[in-house]
Amino acid sequence: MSEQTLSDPIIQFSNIKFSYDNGKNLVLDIPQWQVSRRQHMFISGASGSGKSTLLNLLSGINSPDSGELLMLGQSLTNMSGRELDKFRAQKVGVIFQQLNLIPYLTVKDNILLAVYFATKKEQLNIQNKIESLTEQLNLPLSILSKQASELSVGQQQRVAIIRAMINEPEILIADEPTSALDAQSKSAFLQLLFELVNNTNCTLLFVSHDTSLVSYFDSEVTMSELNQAAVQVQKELGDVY
Ligand SMILES: Nc1ncnc2c1ncn2[C@@H]1O[C@H](COP(=O)(O)OP(=O)(O)OP(=O)(O)O)[C@@H](O)[C@H]1O
Repeated sequence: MSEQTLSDPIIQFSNIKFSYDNGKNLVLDIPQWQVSRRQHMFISGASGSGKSTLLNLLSGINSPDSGELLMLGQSLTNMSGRELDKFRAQKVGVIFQQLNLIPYLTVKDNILLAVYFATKKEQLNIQNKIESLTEQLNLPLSILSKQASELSVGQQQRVAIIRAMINEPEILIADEPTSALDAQSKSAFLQLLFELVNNTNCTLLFVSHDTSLVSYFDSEVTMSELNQAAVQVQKELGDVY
């Protein structure tokens, strides 16, 4: 395969289909989709239109039934399970709606777990890297030795950003990460997120129902534009939308 150049798309979907229940419930049917490097994309869509399922394909939780998914020019469909896990742990950072911090581990161990999945070994200068990100996110260093269960929601969200960014991913995926925040905290969260994403030239895909956030992003796509299966759901539900 030829080397990817900076102007090549970082994500490419061709004829991707994904269904639940052994093919009975087609949820994604995406003929074509491309995301450029360093794009900050806002993905919106009605409840049930497949947003989380789409992110799960990108983060490796699910694999497509058919079609081709290229990430950084590499075909994910041709990789073994182990190659895929490592590729994703190194290249893709994820912030989930529920944040998914392990409550009984310290903040530092929550972050180190992400490092371990990406490299399976200690990284040089990891302590410096963790401390630098902690400071960039305006958190005190003392938080690193606290248990995740002791943190406020706002602190947990910032730790979730650190964990997603610690391996310097090329793509950051965020699924409704601001849903539990008030307007002021939302704006502070997004400012910190964008500062970090811009400093590291990371591509950002951000899913939310909250269309008031769209002005932070340089591009937007709705699931009905992207996903033929979502168009079908909307037709069936008619006036609900
Ligand atoms: N694990 C699963 N097993 C079976 N069906 C599922 C599963 N997860 C989601 N679905 C179905 O797939 C469809 C899309 O769900 P998905 O969660 O991707 O939508 P969404 O756009 O993220 O919705 P929301 O905005 O409500 O979170 C829905 O009809 C849902 O019921």
